[in-house]
Amino acid sequence: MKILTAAQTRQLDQATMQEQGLLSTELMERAATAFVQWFTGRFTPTEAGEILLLCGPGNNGGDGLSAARLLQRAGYRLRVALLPADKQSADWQHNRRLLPNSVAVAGIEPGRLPKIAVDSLVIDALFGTGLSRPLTGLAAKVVQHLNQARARVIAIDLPSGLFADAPQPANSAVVQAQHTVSFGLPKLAFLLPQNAAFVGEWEVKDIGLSEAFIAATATPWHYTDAAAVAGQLPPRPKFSHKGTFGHALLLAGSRGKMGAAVLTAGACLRGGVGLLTAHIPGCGYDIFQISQPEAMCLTDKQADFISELPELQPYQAVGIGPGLSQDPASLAVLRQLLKAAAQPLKKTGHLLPLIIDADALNLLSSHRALLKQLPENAILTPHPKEFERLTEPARDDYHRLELLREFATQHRCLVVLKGAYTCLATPDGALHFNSTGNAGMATGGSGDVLTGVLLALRAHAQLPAFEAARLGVYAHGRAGDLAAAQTGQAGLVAGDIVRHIGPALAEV
Ligand SMILES: NC(=O)C1=CN([C@@H]2O[C@H](COP(=O)(O)OP(=O)(O)OC[C@H]3O[C@@H](n4cnc5c(N)ncnc54)[C@H](OP(=O)(O)O)[C@@H]3O)[C@@H](O)[C@H]2O)[C@H](O)CC1
Ligand SMILES: [K+]
Repeated sequence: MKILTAAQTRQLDQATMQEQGLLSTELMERAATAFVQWFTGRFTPTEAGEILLLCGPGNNGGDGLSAARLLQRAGYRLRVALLPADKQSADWQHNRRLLPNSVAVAGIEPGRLPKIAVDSLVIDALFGTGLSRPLTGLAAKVVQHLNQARARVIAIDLPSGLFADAPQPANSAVVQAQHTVSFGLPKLAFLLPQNAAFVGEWEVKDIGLSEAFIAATATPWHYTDAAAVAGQLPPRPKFSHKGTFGHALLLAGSRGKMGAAVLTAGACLRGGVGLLTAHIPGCGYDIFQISQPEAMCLTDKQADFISELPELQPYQAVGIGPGLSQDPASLAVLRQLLKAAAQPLKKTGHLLPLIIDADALNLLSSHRALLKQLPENAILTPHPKEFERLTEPARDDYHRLELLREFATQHRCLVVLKGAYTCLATPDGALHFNSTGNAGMATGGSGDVLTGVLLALRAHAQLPAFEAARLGVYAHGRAGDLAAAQTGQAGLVAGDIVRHIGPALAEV
């Protein structure tokens, strides 16, 4: 699914009306109907009590007025508070005229802000994608008044005061909604941690916007939903054998961190790899062989960390980093690996696919000259702190996305920035936000599991780097969701994610 800017969203409205021969009021009615369907599915008239609708002067306010009429007809009690403005949009005026007199309407005045009881329901239809500057004056005052009231706030399309696609200055007035019900496509703002307190839980309702316009519109931002990865996992042909699905090499583990190697290996096996060999320090031999009997195991001459790079010829993909340690000997292994991976494989003529995680990333940050040696399409899987060590501290989440795009394009690699909406950056400058996963996955070892899944998918000759990375990230999150359905989020551990990778991949 694409994510568009606010300006592109306005063009999308126009294109939809032209394509479908719709009046703008008809499109507004679709939006209001979608909102009301969501609302009535959530709250009965009794639960809702007297709803306050805060209404701005543009089409977001127009959506609100239309929704007020539909809600009243469905038996809800409402009062509407209008933000004064020099002019209101034509569709606003149309819906104002249609609002029955039985709905109480009052203008907001500086000295007379609407009364808002604790826990009462408020619908925020002040501003949406047409916000052109931060809120000031009376609008800002209304928003602050609302945020202080501790009401249950539901925003139409966007929490008012929030830009859809850009940061707002610090301390701007922005509505803190519990729910945001948006139309058509997700907004970039929904996916960034800094906006979580404003957006709350969000949903996007389909209002039949022009598919042709969306397909023809260029954007760097994408949202990976089930449809994006459907059918992407290559089938397992009847006459396949373990060689068909690749042989992966994992370089992981050190004293006290053998669990990372075990989890990564487990995830790689559940990710469908044909064969897995792990190269681990001597101290981990029993631990690893007992916990992962399906994998083969090479032990390093060092007991506590890895100091040797095995012969790479048998492998179709290499993963390095989980639990690795940052010992200089392990740095030397990383150097050798990058050097070896710079030459195309004799068998296929392709570069050896690499997955680089955890301590291998930290080694890259402390030896940045090595970044120049990353083979094209290597996959790096940093969390935000690891990413900032590779680049620079980000001013905010939008700046971090800029840094992410720059990094992936400059180094011709794929970067999986882990988080609530894990963001995959590709060498062509695209950013793909993942839709699966939950806060239960913020637990030790979860990242190791991701590396294992990615390693399995990269070892598979039929999956190009981008498709493998996007599918791996999606399946990892989905496995976490399936696991959390059984364990609850608090009870979730990384091993639970491993156990659900099979079912998650089977779904796609
Ligand atoms: N496809 C869809 O998603 C549909 C969306 N709909 C709804 O329409 C809004 C967008 O409506 P629009 O009229 O473009 O914009 P807003 O309602 O958000 O606000 C525009 C008015 O607000 C003024 N404005 C802007 N910023 C400020 C500010 N900081 N302070 C005060 N006033 C402000 C603006 O005035 P200008 O001076 O900037 O011209 C306008 O008067 C979208 O979010 C959906 O809710 C459609 O209903 C259907 C399809
Ligand atoms: K709004």
